[in-house]
Order: sequence, then structure tokens, then C-alpha cells
Amino acid sequence: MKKLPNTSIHPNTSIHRRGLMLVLSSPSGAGKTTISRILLEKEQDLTLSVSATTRKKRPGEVHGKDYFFVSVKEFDEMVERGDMLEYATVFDNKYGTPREPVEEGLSNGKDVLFDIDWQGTQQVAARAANDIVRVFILPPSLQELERRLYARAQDSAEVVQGRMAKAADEMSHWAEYDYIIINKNVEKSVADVQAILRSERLKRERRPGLDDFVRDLRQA
Ligand SMILES: Nc1nc2c(ncn2[C@@H]2O[C@H](COP(=O)(O)OP(=O)(O)O)[C@@H](O)[C@H]2O)c(=O)[nH]1
Ligand SMILES: Nc1ncnc2c1ncn2[C@@H]1O[C@H](COP(=O)(O)OP(=O)(O)O)[C@@H](O)[C@H]1O
Repeated sequence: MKKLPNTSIHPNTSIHRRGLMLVLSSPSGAGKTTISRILLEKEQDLTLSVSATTRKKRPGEVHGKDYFFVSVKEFDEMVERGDMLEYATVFDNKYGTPREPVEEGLSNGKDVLFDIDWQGTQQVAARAANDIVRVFILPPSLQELERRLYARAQDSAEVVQGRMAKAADEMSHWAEYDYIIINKNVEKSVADVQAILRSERLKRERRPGLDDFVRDLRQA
């Protein structure tokens, strides 16, 4: 895997605040898409990293908004060209994060939201340890997880059962995340992610512009 130095993620050193990479992961059906959607409406300075996938489009999904739906050949070519920040196989389909929009968002002073699995999270963390904030979303119970997967009504019973079977595996990675949210009530979960975002944005190391500010204050 090509190593991506931090400097290439943040080419613009003049930005006042250093953008962060907010990762949401969860077993399928726990609610990360729902939480992300509301969060993006509420947070103007947050932009979604739209992944590329070889999975089939679900009813209602829009190419370029929910995912870039590509063929296996197109996906592999993107990987070959080094266009992916990270990529992984999940539920027999390939998923990956196109690098360029992420770099562009960060250098424009935006925070970037990622809906990616634990494999992708590990890859991004290895490349941009100081910029990543990891949030893992748990369902209140396995029964509720299954209910939500059926309630979404977009996958066959076979696909739902496959996702239930993989849930324990995905959840085994929960301790690799910085924050854990049990998604019982959507509004509360969104408020919790907003609290995380707000605190992480206030961290000293994400505010390089403060150096000059404090220097001026001290000279007064
Ligand atoms: N590593 C990686 N995982 C992704 C990416 N995009 C989506 N995923 C993960 O792939 C899994 C399946 O996503 P999807 O097919 O949309 O199903 P859903 O999560 O049940 O809505 C989820 O765990 C996503 O977080 C990506 O670009 N990279
Ligand atoms: N807190 C919640 N309470 C009840 N239903 C929820 C909650 N969060 C999400 N859902 C529902 O559960 C289903 C799966 O949510 P989704 O956001 O698609 O999950 P994911 O993206 O993690 O696979 C959707 O039908 C969604 O409306």
C-alpha cells in the first residue's frame, strides 16, 4: 500500500483550523447512514466522503451522492492508479474511499465524514493518525438490529441474515474506536456525535492559527 504522508493530506498550511476525519463505523443496520444524513444537514463545515462500491444500487440510492456505483474493473483501476485512500472487501463487495475529494475537503478547511468499516478505519488511522476521530455505533440489542435491517426493507432475507452473521465480527473491533455510541434514540445519537465533533474541533493541535494569536496576546 502506498504511504500517504500527512503533509499531502494537508497541503494548505495557511488554514486557520486543521480539518479532521470523522469516521463512523457500525454493524450494518445500526444506524450510521441515518445519523450521517442528519449530521450533514446540521453541520455546515462537514462534508461526506462518498465511497466507490461494486455493490448493486439499492432503491432510492443516487450515484455520486450515496456511492459511486462502479464495476469491479473500474474499481480495480482506481486502486491501481492509487486513487483510493483506503479500500476493503465487505459482504463480498468492494468499497473504497476516493482520495482526491478528501484531500480537497480538508485543504478547504472542511471536516470530512466517513462511513467505512473497521478495515478502512485501520488504513486511514495508519496514514493520518493525528487527523482521525473514530466513532463506533452499537445497536441497543441484536433483536433491534435485526428489526432495523428488515425495517429498512431494502435487502432480501438472505442478505439480512448474512449481515446479521457478520455483525459480531464487525463489533469485535469496537475497542479500536475513540468513542462509542449506543444508537437507541436517533436525535440523541446525533447530538452525541455533534458533541464529539465540537470537542475535537477545539483541540489545540487542530488550531494552528492559535500560535500567532497567542504570540500577539503575549506581546501586548
Ligand atoms: N472500507 C470501507 N468500507 C466502506 C466504504 N463504504 C462503505 N463501507 C462499509 O461497507 C459496509 C456495507 O455498506 P452498505 O452496503 O452501504 O450497507 P449498510 O452499511 O448496511 O447500509 C458498511 O460497514 C460500510 O461502513 C469504504 O469506502 N471503505
Ligand atoms: N435509533 C433508531 N431507532 C430506530 N430505528 C433506527 C434508528 N436508527 C436507524 N434506524 C433505522 O434502522 C434502519 C437501518 O439504519 P441505517 O442508517 O440504514 O443503518 P446503517 O447505515 O448502519 O446500515 C433504517 O430503516 C433506519 O431508519
